Order: sequence, then C-alpha cells, then structure tokens
Amino acid sequence: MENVSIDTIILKLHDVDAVKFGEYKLKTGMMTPIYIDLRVLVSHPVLMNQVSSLIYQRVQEEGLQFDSVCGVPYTALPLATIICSRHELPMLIRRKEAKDYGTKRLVEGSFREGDTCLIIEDTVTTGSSIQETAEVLYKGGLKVTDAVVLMDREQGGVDMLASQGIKLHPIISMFKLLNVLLAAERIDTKTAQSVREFILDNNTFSPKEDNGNGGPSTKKPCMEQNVELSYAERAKLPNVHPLASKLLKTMEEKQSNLCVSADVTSSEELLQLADSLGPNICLLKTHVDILKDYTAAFCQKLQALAEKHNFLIFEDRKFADIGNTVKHQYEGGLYQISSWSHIVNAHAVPGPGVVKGLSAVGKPLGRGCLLIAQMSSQGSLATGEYTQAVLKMSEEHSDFVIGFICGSKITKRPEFIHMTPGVQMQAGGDGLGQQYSTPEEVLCNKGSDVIIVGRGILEAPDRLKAAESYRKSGWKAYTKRLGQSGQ
Ligand SMILES: O=c1ccn([C@@H]2O[C@H](COP(=O)(O)O)[C@@H](O)[C@H]2O)c(=O)[nH]1
Repeated sequence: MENVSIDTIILKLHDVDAVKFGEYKLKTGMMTPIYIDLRVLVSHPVLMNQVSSLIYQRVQEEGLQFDSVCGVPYTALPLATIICSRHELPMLIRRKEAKDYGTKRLVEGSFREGDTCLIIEDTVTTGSSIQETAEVLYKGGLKVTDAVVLMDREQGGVDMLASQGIKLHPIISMFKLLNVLLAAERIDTKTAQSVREFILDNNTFSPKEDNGNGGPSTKKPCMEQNVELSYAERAKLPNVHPLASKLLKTMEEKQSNLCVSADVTSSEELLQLADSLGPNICLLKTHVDILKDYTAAFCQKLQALAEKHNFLIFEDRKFADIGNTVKHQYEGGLYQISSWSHIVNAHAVPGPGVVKGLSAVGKPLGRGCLLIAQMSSQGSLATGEYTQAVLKMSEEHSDFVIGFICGSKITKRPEFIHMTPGVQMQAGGDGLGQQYSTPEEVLCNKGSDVIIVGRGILEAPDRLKAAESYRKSGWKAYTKRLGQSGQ
C-alpha cells in the first residue's frame, strides 16, 4: 500500500465532499461553519485504505502498546476493521445497544480483564464519543490509555480526554486542513479565517468545570508547580535579568508569546516580515548567516523596526567554541552580532568558558544569552544529565543567561525564560529530523514560555494571518495554564 501524504489526503477528502463549508449542526447542537463527514469514506475504497494506512502509521510512530483495537461506532468501525485485518491485530466491537437475547454483551470479541484497548475515531470535537466508547470498554474490564483520531476539530477534545486519562493522538488538525485547502485554492482566505476564528472562539472544554460524569477531576495537572506567576509578575521579580524583565513585560503588553523564526534569505524579505508581523510578536529570531545580501545597513533597519513594533531580536547563532573564539565571533567579523542582537544562544558543550566569553562582550551592552538545554530535532543528544548540566551552568551565570532553548520546562525558577522551537499547529515533522508540537502542548503541557515558529508562518499562504493565529493560540494556552494553576 502506497503511503500518501497528509496534504494529499486532505485534498482527497475535500474532493469526495467529506469536508463541507456552510452552516451545519454538530452533535452538541452547536452551529459550525465547517463540517467533517467521514461517513462518505465507505464509498471510496482507495481513499479508505489510504486513511487507514495513515492511522496505522501514526500508531506505529507513537509506539503505542495495546492488546486490541476498537473503532468508535459507526464511522470508525470500517477503519479499525481494515487496520486490524491488514496488520493481523485483534479487534473488538463496541455495541451501541445490547441485544435482548444471546450473550447481551456490549463488547464483542475476545479479551481478558485488564487488557489495553486502543480506540480509533474518525473525527473529534469534544471527545465525548471516544469517552462513551471508553466507558463501555471499562465496564467490560478493559483499560484505555490512548486513542488515535484522523481529524481533530481542535475544540477541546484533546484536553477533555486527557482529563479522563486518555491521550488523544490527532493526525489532521483543523488548522492544518484549512492551510492545505487555502494553499490549493479550494477555499478563500475569508472562509479560512472565519473557520479559524470559530475554532478559537468555541473550545468546548473548560478545565475548571465539573464534567458531571463522575469521572476524575477535570483540573488537569498542566504544570508541576501549584502557583504559576504571570509574565507580568515574573517581570517584577527582584532577581530577574533586566533584559528578561523587558521581554516578559513586552509579552504581557502585546499579549504575545510568539517568536517568529525569520528564516528567509533576503534582507528585504526579512525586513518586510519584521514590519508586517512586528505587532504580533515579542521576539524575532534570525539566522543572519543565511542572508545572501547582508549589510550593516540592514541591521540598522531591523533595529529600527524592533523599536517601532516593540520586539526584541534574537540571533540564533548557537555559539559552540572556546571562550576566546566566541568572543570574537559575537563581537566582530562580518556580522558584529553583539551590536544589534538583544539575545544570542550557545551550546554548553565547550563548558562554562563559552558563557564567560560571550558574557565579556554582551554583559556590558545589556545583552542576554539562552543556553541550549534541549533540541527539537529527532535523536538530539541534549537530554537527561546534559540538560541538567546546562541548567546548572545557567544558574551559575544568571547575570547573563536569561533562559533556555528547550522542549519543556526544566526549572521552576521563574526568572528563567523557556523558549521552544519546533512548533506548528499540527504535531509532526519535516522529514529532516525536525519535530513539531502544537502551541497548546508546548505552553500548557510542557510549561514553556515562548513558542518559536518558522515554517508554520513562513509557508502559510497569508503570513500575517498565520502569525495572528499562532499569537492567539499561544496566548490562549498561556492563559489556560494560569487558570489551571489556580490563579
Ligand atoms: O532545537 C532547536 C533549536 C533551534 N531551532 C531553530 O528554530 C527554527 C525552527 O524553524 P521551523 O521552520 O519552525 O521548523 C529554525 O530556525 C531552527 O534553526 C530548532 O528548530 N530547534
């Protein structure tokens, strides 16, 4: 069976009218401008097989462990059947109603008490259908820890199920679907934007509400500490570095924890990006050495835009040499990075000398440094003890180190800022090792402070709208995290 990309599947789903735009009513009674109707899949066997392969691929990528598979009736039933038949996996069928004769069982198939069953679903809005299926399986003595869904409407299903102890693994998010349809000119920007706004404004899960079904508390253990300080409160802490304080204040004022990674190769394009996205960002990240036409004048213009739109500049230089060399690299050479970049970053591999060298140049200028504690790329060696050593080095140089590049929060000390690259609206990867998590996952579940987004915005058909969406999502996840910590 040929593997087909997610983008192709999205276009094919649109071709067969499984994605409809208009006014539709959801199971919850809510009216929606987009409706996903995967029931039509049964009439399109090739697509049905491709969708099943995609779901199974996700199961494998996640390394999910289970004894049997159950599709939520009815639409996901044939999908589960194809997967189980093709990969010789035991399947269970959940009845919607018990028969009044025979075994009267609600779960058909063979299993043992305590077995783990993986749930497969076609579309999730609130997550209630998966929850209902899980309840039936629980009653039969089965365990449910994970569910895989083809299409996540991103309206709270992931969180609702997490609150019930089920990890949902979505394959296609609503934002991804919209981006692909927009790029293929299947829908116009107005339609895409109105659906995006609908999704952002209509989250069905509120962690503070009692879900009324007697299940575990919906208050999610989002962060490990009980009291989470706001960015504004952290900005005022006595031991916070002045540059970190400025950044935290800017984040609060602009309601933005978005850093755009401006990975473009022309100065003109970079300046244009900085000017148009400036109002939405707290930080602009550069790789100045990928510019084909760098000039000192470019840096002056970039600094002026940073002033105009109140954002900081972060040159992602990743210094990694002995102190004396990084000192020259930071201060001199063609780019004279210390003269225009508020923040730089460094690997801790060389030992504390790298921070000392950078600090000798940057500290008198009021600059700050991020140490790379973890990386977003697959197989990164920056984990475990290495990450802990980076933390220690940061603590010992907190007069210059303001935080970390990391995938998740590595310290509870609120004066350090955690920044996370590898962010897109849809979890996944780029085929070259980059691994993506969603803003919600990064800010709320992983406890980071800043999302760094490159291609999620640069490759969007409308970069400004994409930046607005990331800013909104990031801010929403942050405010949710504050809410969950009991503020
Ligand atoms: O661990 C790391 C450290 C840095 N990066 C940089 O962030 C951006 C990510 O770009 P995307 O287009 O959003 O993938 C890029 O400049 C990397 O050099 C990272 O991805 N991971």
